[in-house]
Amino acid sequence: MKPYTVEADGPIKDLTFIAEYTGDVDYLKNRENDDCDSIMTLLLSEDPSKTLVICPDKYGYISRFISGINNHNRFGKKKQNCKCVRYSVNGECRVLLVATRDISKGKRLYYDYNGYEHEYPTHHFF
Ligand SMILES: C[S@@+](CC[C@H](N)C(=O)[O-])C[C@H]1O[C@@H](n2cnc3c(N)ncnc32)[C@H](O)[C@@H]1O
Repeated sequence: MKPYTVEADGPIKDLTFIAEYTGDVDYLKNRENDDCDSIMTLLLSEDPSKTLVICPDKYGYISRFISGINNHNRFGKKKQNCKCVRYSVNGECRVLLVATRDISKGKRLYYDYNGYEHEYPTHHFF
């Protein structure tokens, strides 16, 4: 089965908010045996039992289909054209994907799945 990817449907300017990373919010401890490949850390706590994650398996948004860069070769960083950032919105932590350069129509979107933690395996990524 061909994996889903996301391409710009028009030009996107540097620093544009592209999409929010949405889904069910849960404690990481409840999802440790979950085989979903799209779990996103929402809030890292010093107390691991309080770390929160976003799980887009039941419902989510286009952001869950954006590709990751390969962290193990020099081409990965060159491909990166957006970034995952955490914002406080009305006192709630939200994860947003933001363009890190001008992106032309038709370009595939890529961000670093290992921007904060370094646990997502990307050796096999194109
Ligand atoms: C968050 S999902 C991205 C959407 C996924 N492509 C899909 O069809 O559901 C993460 C999974 O997508 C695949 N993936 C993401 N970026 C990739 C890349 N650059 N090369 C190959 N596979 C990639 C990997 O299988 C990874 O586990």
